[in-house]
Amino acid sequence: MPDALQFPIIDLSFPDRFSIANLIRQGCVDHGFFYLVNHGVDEELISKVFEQSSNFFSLPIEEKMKLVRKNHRGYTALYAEKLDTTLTTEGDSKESFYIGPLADDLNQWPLEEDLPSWRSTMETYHQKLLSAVTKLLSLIALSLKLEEDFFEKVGALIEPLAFIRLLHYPGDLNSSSEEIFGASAHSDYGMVTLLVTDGVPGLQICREKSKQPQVWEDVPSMSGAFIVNIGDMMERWTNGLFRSTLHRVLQPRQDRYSVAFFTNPSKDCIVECLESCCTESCPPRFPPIKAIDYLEERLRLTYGL
Ligand SMILES: O=C(O)CCC(=O)C(=O)O
Ligand SMILES: [Fe+2]
Repeated sequence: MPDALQFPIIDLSFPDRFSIANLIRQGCVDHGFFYLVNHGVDEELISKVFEQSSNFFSLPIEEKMKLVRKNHRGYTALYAEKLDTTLTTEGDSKESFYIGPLADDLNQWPLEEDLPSWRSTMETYHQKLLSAVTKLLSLIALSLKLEEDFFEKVGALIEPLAFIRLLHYPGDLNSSSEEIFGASAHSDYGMVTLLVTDGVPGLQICREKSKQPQVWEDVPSMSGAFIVNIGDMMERWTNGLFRSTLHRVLQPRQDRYSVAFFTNPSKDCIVECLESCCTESCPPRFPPIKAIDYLEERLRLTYGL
C-alpha cells in the first residue's frame, strides 16, 4: 500500500507571497494538486451550496429533465457523460448540473417557487469562487516567475469561462460492470479547478499516466480546504512543467456530493507555451490554441457529439 498522498497546503492569506508561490510551484510540478485554505469562501455558504445541490438532485427526474443541458448549462442525467473517451462502456454513474458565467444569460435555473434562494446561492458561490481563483492565479503567475498580473495581461480574466459543476454520485446503484466509474479517468480542460466534497471518499489520482499498470492513489478531503488541480490549458501554457494529472472517482457505496469550479480563460485568449518554460532542448510541445476552440473540442468529445 502506498503512503497516503501529501499535497502542499496553500494559505491564500499568507503574507509572504514568494514563499507561497514556491510551494504552489512544488505542488504543481510534483502532483498537479494542492489544498487551498483561508480562501475567503465561508463554510456557511459552502454548506448552503451542498444543501441546495441535494435539493435539486432530489427532484423527480421529469423536473430535472426540464433543465437538461443546453449551451453547456443545466442538468446532465446519470450515464449521459463519459469523461474517459476511450472507454466503450456506458457513461459515468453520476448526475450533474452546470452553471456558467453569470453575465451572458445562458444559465438555466430552477423556478424560485420550487427551490427558493437556489439561484442566489449559486450566483454568490460563483462570484466568491471567481474572486478566490483570481487571487490564486496571481500567485500561480509568481510561481512561474511571471508578473503577478500575467493572466490579466494575456486576457485570460476578461470574461473567464468559469463553470460550477454540482455533482451527485448515487450510492445505491447495483452495477455489475467493473468499468463503471462515478467519474471515469480524465484530466480537467482549463486553468485550475477548485473542488470541495462532502467527505465521502472516491477521488483518486494517477501520477504516471503512461506507466502500466496504472497506479491509483486516494486523495483525502481536508475539512475547510479546496482541493485544487491544474488543468490541461495550464499544462500547455507551462509546456508540461505543471501537470494536469489524470484523476477519477470510484462509484461510492453511499451517496456522494461534490462541487467543482472549473476556470477556463476568456474565449479569445490564446494559450501558448511560455518562453520561460521552453529551452532549446525542451522546445514547445503544444501549438498555440484559442481557449474557446480547445474547450469546445474537449466538450464535444466528452459528450460523444
Ligand atoms: O467529484 C469529484 O471528486 C471530482 C470530480 C471531477 O474530477 C470533475 O468533475 O472533473
Ligand atoms: Fe476532474
